[in-house]
Amino acid sequence: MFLERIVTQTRIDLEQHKREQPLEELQRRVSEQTPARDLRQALSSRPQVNLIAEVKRASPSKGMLAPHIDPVELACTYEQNGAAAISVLTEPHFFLGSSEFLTAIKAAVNVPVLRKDFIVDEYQVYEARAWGADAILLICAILDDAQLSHLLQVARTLGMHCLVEAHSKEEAQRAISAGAMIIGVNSRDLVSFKMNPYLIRDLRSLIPADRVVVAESGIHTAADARRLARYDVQAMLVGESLVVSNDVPGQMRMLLQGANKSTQAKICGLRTPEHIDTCIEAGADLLGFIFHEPSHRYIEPRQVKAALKDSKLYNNGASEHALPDLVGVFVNKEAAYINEVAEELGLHYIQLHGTESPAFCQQIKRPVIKAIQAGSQIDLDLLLSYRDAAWRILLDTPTSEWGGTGVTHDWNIARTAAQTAQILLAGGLNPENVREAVLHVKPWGVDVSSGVETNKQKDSQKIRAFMQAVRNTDTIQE
Ligand SMILES: O=P(O)(O)OC[C@@H](O)[C@@H](O)c1c[nH]c2ccccc12
Repeated sequence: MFLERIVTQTRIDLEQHKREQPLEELQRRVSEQTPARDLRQALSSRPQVNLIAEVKRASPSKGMLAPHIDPVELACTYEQNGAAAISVLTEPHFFLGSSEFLTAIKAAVNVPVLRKDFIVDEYQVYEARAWGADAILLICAILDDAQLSHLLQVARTLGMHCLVEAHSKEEAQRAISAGAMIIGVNSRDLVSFKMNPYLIRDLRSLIPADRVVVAESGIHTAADARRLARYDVQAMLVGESLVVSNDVPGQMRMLLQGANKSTQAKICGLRTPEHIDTCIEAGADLLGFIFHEPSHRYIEPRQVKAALKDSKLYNNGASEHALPDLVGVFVNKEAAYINEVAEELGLHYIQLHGTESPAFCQQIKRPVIKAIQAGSQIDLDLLLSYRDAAWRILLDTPTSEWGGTGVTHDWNIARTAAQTAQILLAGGLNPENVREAVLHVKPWGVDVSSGVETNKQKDSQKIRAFMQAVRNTDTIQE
């Protein structure tokens, strides 16, 4: 098994390093280093998804990736194009890394440099610092609680932060309990190499707000990056898709834009597997299901399960499409009922479209999208009253009904709101006007229902046209 083999090899190397250079000598070299650069600050000082760009020539899962890259040149390209930190593989046998790469890169860039390796002994922590590393990776899967705490402690005394990597709920809990301030969620299982890009969605809510969260592995497209932005991570760690690219600056721009500059699109009121497939194919980010009986878009919760089961793309794990998140829309229902449906269907977000209070929102065991009616005047106080209780605010056109009327509201008001909160713009959007709406309001996301219908039924062509208009607008928005 790979992980076992690599740890065994690491221990053999470690003994040799210890013989060649006793700890005391290493410690002397450590004392000659300038203070470590602050990785935590580099990842949390800006309210955006930062990029940790990795220098990696090969990997055991993919074999040779870029055996001839010049590590220093690549790291400089990373820094010039907006990387917040550089991760350097130093493991020599399986990843073709080296301590020399790290030391040379550290001397050439001004951002924090992370030693990416299989650290199992405090000697390697001193070694990292002596080489110039500002931070180290600690992998929960190869450390017990005592080792994890001890290595965190040693790193702390040397002024280094640790990226503590988890691949399950249990490991995330262990990282949190050990006091890790930067927690990485690795989509790749280091034992089987199997990818689970959706692990971050499951683990994110377990991690307290004062920790920095890093999504790791398998991040290739703008859609991958846009998806991560929905989980409020502070950074993405990317190796392969950068090192194999023949346009590294372009690839970096695409990922950073995908995460930070593109518009999240929610298609609401879905009822059939065909339309779900259309949405996925067209790159929708959120799928909404209406659990409000008076609506013509009402769907019984158990029908959602069946529709998702019959959707070809939703169940195709190998699909090239980033799967959307599921949103259940409720109007003045009991919290217990909402929580039950959320659990039963595996909904990721709950949209509350009635007169639910902030206190009510807090009873919901999923992040809440709270719909607010955008009147002739923006009620900023109302909006702010949901700041702690709601994950996002959806601004809809005021109606005597409950929404979904196809009528737009004043986008100047929405624009002001979008400067105060992360909003989903809704109300009368359609393939023709969404571009102008996005450019004017600059919302976090857009929501559409009647604008992609014909005779009160979803229309695949309109869904595609809507999504295309949103994505085309993204590319011109810098
Ligand atoms: O190359 P990718 O798929 O973008 O992944 C980068 C990084 O997450 C990956 O290299 C990694 C994550 N955790 C590790 C632990 C050891 C070695 C390598 C890793």
